[in-house]
Amino acid sequence: SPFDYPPPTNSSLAEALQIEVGEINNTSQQLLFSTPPPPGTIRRTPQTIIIGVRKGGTRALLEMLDIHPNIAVAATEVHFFDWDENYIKGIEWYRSLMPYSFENQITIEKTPGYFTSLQAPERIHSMNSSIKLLLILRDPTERVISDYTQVYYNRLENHKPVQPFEGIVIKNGALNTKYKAIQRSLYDVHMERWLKYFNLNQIHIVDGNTLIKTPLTELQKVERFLNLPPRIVSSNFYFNQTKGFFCIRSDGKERCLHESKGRPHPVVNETVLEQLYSYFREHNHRFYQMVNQSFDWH
Ligand SMILES: Nc1ncnc2c1ncn2[C@@H]1O[C@H](COP(=O)(O)OS(=O)(=O)O)[C@@H](OP(=O)(O)O)[C@H]1O
Repeated sequence: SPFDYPPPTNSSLAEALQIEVGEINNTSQQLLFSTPPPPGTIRRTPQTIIIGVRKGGTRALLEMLDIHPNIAVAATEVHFFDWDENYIKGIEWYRSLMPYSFENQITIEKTPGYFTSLQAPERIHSMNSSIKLLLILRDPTERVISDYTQVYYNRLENHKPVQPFEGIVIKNGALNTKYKAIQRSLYDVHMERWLKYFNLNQIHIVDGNTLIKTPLTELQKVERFLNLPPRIVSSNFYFNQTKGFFCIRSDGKERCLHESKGRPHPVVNETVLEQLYSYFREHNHRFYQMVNQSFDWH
């Protein structure tokens, strides 16, 4: 284990890994205490991967796709292709973390870090060069603020000092373009790497903003992309006023995403917002050209 004794708390682990507390499910416990698999099922490597982007709405997309009877989803973020310490464990280790599935089901995992990882495109390509990839994106500036908000709450939970957004994003009066959260929002830079290995028609881009407002529209597009029969319907969603987001109704159960999803963002200084918008503008246009599609980002 890379951690010292005593074992880390979920919140310190979340901070160290820069992920959500809600993303830490105990995979090893699931493996140890799982009920026997339904007859006729096996664990399969995914035929589809949600590669990111971090804070794009990857959890919502995965949970909503899980409504579909022909989809089997991996419970946890696997980080196989982006973390060397996992990648060296080999493909059988990866497969062991996938859910049991029937032959007519598509296995899907989501690890938001893949999109910005230098190695993931090549590694995924070498596993399955004809794989279908899902990429969920949102306005790059909103994504930066969401990324900051996640780290902010992780630090608060760990009693670590926090800085206002503007203090991190602006250094010596200029935009701190080295800030990791800004780097992760350079969609054109990351996409270029994926397009070295995959055809554009293998990558379906989900509009994260639309997924928030009208989830069904985006999910129907994904069903078509994956050649699945249309099974997700409007009654699978209901708007929860308290949460301010759509929640899921499926198999007679209702569930919303973890409280760490859809947290209020800080109010950001207008000038700083404008600086971010104008920094991303050129990158966004380059991205639109690359994917032959445009989005209503600032
Ligand atoms: N239905 C529903 N409920 C709650 N949240 C929703 C939903 N649909 C999309 N989202 C948006 O998902 C954002 C979190 O994105 P990710 O799951 O990709 O984050 S992570 O990278 O896995 O940490 C999260 O970002 P924040 O609003 O910044 O918390 C949400 O805006």
